[in-house]
Amino acid sequence: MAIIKQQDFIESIADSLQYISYYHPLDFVQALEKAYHKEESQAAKDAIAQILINSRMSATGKRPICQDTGIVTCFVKVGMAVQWDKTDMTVQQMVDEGTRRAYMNPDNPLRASIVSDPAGTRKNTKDNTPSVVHIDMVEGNEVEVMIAAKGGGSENKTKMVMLNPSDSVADWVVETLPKMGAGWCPPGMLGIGIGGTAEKAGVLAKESLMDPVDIQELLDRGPQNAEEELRLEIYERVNKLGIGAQGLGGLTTVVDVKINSAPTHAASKPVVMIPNCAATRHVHFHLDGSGPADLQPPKLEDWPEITWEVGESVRRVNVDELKKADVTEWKTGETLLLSGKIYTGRDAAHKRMQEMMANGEELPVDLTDKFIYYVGPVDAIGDEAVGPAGPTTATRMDKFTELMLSKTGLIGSIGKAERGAATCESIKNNKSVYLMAVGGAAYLVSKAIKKAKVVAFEDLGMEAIYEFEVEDMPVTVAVDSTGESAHVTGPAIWQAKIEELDEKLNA
Ligand SMILES: O=C(O)C[C@H](O)C(=O)O
Repeated sequence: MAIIKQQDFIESIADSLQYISYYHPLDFVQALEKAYHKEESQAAKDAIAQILINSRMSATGKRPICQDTGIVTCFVKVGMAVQWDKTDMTVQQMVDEGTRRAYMNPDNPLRASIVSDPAGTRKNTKDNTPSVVHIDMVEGNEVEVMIAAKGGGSENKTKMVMLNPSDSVADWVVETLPKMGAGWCPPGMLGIGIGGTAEKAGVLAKESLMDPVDIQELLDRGPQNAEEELRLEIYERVNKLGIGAQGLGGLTTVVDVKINSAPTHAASKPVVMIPNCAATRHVHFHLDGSGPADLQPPKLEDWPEITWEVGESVRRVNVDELKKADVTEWKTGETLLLSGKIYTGRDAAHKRMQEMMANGEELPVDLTDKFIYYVGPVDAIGDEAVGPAGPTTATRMDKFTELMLSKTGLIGSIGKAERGAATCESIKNNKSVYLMAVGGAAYLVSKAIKKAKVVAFEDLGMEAIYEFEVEDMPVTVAVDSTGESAHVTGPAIWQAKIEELDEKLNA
């Protein structure tokens, strides 16, 4: 019988969350490197390059890969023969204590993203608890833990369906994925749960994402059962959609497809699909009573030495001197280097500004001729101006965009992923522009931020309005003042190119 010490368990949770905040799993890095070399779409290749450079920087600097340090999701399998040295904390409480310690670690504080009362006040709990814990009692005398820090952008794109027993799961995935947009930060993985009941399929899908990337092995050895055949079919068909890195159009949308299944009712075929973003973060450990988990740092030599230079045609923009009319010269796909002062604001700040405007109150910041960057940064340490500060999904701000553009004098916005058709129209009508930074390259992006201070809504924590002073911040025009969207044209072009390549191959 193994006696597991409460403190060993808590310490292992805390250490693993710190570990995954800055170390991408090596199998994922290798899959991205392969995608980088294979990629023919320049926009997608540039995005993958930034994600890989960011990954190496995070591993070296021990700072988060992404500003969204996730919601802690933990699978704990407790052997029936295990005893705990103390019984005054539940497994949930122990995971929460480890989470608290990891997220409040002064050497590498992680962003507190969890809000309580989700249907009401949505108040930040300040220590990223509670975590989501799934406990299984299993055979044996050890405790097995699979722990992930799941980003909100990818979690938001989860889809669920109750198919008819004879329906094709692959058809449903291929039909659904393009409607999910790019807020899940491809390239990443798809976790698919099939069977059980509705809620069981969700847990199966999430657990499948804890497995390492191994599609290449499957391709090499060939499928041996229906699930493996389905994995390959979905992997091939999804990558032919041409969605590509960050939804800009390209050859790699997913680096793997995972499937977990369970027996189900004869009348049902529940399916849940959960995407995992480019900031894939998870680790797996066992405790047998001999001490806390021993998480070895990976070898930095295993990270590819990829460089990325902005092209010669890059446009340098001093945003402090910019006037609204200037942005009409910028064209979709163009790379810009921004310098000067920008404001930040995301979901909660937009909601509050909308309420203030409705009440006839003056906004706390003058947005005239300014850009707003949709971001919730990690707190700074040492001499950093700010911690990792990559873009959040702009699509969530669509509902506020017409108001912001027409009523505040705002020039434009910076975020990640696509804008909806009505928002592109609004950008066009207001002669505005939407710029994108690479989601999942948060530490790299933060290096362009030279000064940061909170200027309004401090009570909103990471969702407060900051003033950032940026120098050469690389962004791409994703919607120009004619309303043309890179997220519409890019995937359409690459889907057609992939079809053409296929036709040639099969001729
Ligand atoms: O919360 C964030 O910073 C980003 C979020 O994960 C998103 O992808 O939209």
